[in-house]
Amino acid sequence: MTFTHPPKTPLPSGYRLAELDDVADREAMREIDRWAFAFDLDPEDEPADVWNLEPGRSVGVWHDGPRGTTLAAMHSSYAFRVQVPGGEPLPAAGLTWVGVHPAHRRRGLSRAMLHAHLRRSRERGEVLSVLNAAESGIYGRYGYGIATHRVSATLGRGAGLRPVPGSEEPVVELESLDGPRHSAELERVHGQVVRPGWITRDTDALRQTRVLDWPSARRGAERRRIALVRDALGEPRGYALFRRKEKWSDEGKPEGTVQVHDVLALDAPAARALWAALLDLDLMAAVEVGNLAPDDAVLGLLTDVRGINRKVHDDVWLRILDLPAALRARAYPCVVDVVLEVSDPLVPDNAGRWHVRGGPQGVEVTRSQDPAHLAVDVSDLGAAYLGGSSLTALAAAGRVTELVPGTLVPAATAFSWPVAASTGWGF
Ligand SMILES: CC(=O)SCCNC(=O)CCNC(=O)[C@H](O)C(C)(C)COP(=O)(O)OP(=O)(O)OC[C@H]1O[C@@H](n2cnc3c(N)ncnc32)[C@H](O)[C@@H]1OP(=O)(O)O
Repeated sequence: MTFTHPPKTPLPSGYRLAELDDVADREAMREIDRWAFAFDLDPEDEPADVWNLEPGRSVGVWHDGPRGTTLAAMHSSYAFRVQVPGGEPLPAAGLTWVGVHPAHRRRGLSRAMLHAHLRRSRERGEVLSVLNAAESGIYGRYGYGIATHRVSATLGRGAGLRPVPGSEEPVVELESLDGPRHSAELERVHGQVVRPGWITRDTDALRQTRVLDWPSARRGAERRRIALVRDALGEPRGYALFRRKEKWSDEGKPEGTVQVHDVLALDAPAARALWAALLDLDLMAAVEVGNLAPDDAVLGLLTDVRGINRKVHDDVWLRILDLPAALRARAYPCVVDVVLEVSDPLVPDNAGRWHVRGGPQGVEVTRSQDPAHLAVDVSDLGAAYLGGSSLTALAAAGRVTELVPGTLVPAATAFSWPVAASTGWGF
């Protein structure tokens, strides 16, 4: 099937859109990335670098100028599978590396690339597209909404944890991170998480990227360490990747920080054992973590929640590419019977009136002539899709309109999910 929407977007004269060759164009792609994101690879980082883009999924804009042809912009995507509430993981295009050389910005290059991305992803049969946004103002116009959140927190050394039966059993191993050795165990734990928005890392390159230890990223801290929790049978049940950074006060008191990059536990005893270890490292005054799920176990383990400084951030933005397939693929915790009036200027196949009817055993999603109960833009439906934002909260902000009184709360209940949506890693 070839999709005609979004339509091909005209570029200014001298620019043309083309698929990029993963090998021949690699250096030009790296150069765009460096220009767009304002960084340079430190020579000491070069040996650690891993190319994790997937062949056939990068598209750029070439510019024919007075000094020849140069790459002016690029983007790529990963072939992800994203967990949806109660269902099988869905094929999703993980948009990444969207970059325009500063000399070519604000000429519509990014818009042309995003339209191509939506068209190509739909042609590949991808039902969703997901991304981490560099800035929050960019992607709403393309139909993306904030679908998962992450929590950052600072916990004081020795913060009290509630007792959990069985938490004396797991063993916490503290080691220097050894990518090749630890990667498989990390993925074994990561792959067992059942949570809307969770994305498995299905290529070796993505798995390797997660355990990279960029020398330049240490900034005076130690190399990356791992705390690996094993149960009585030796099975990994949780892990934290972290570094410690030493600091001493003028009075000579230790004020070091534990910087946790990734932390995950599969059950309560493992979570308690892991956090007890992280919160009791000598010479450290605080533990900083940046990517907790909004309902992470540590928030319930703390005896004093006021002891932490916590912030909620947008994490993954989601775009529904194939509305009936997406709505059929997720589970609903109760009966649902709602007619949605969906606006989607870029993908008219999604737009219009849809009747979602069924319950926990499955739903039918059909075109409807009946009066609509709720009106919603596809970006806000994307925000609600994983249960990470409620339809009631979106309605309170004027983003969902209740056209028939009394229909909002039942629909919001059906679109909710008991486990918070979270992705847990950036891509
Ligand atoms: C998933 C990811 O990879 S996120 C990474 C995004 N990349 C970056 O932030 C790197 C630095 N920035 C860039 O490379 C570029 O400036 C981009 C990609 C953000 C924008 O590219 P451009 O080619 O300049 O955008 P383009 O000219 O197509 O603009 C399209 C629309 O987006 C708007 N826009 C562009 N950049 C931004 C921004 N940073 N914030 C809000 N709106 C923006 C434009 O105003 C325009 O709006 P309109 O629809 O009302 O006309």
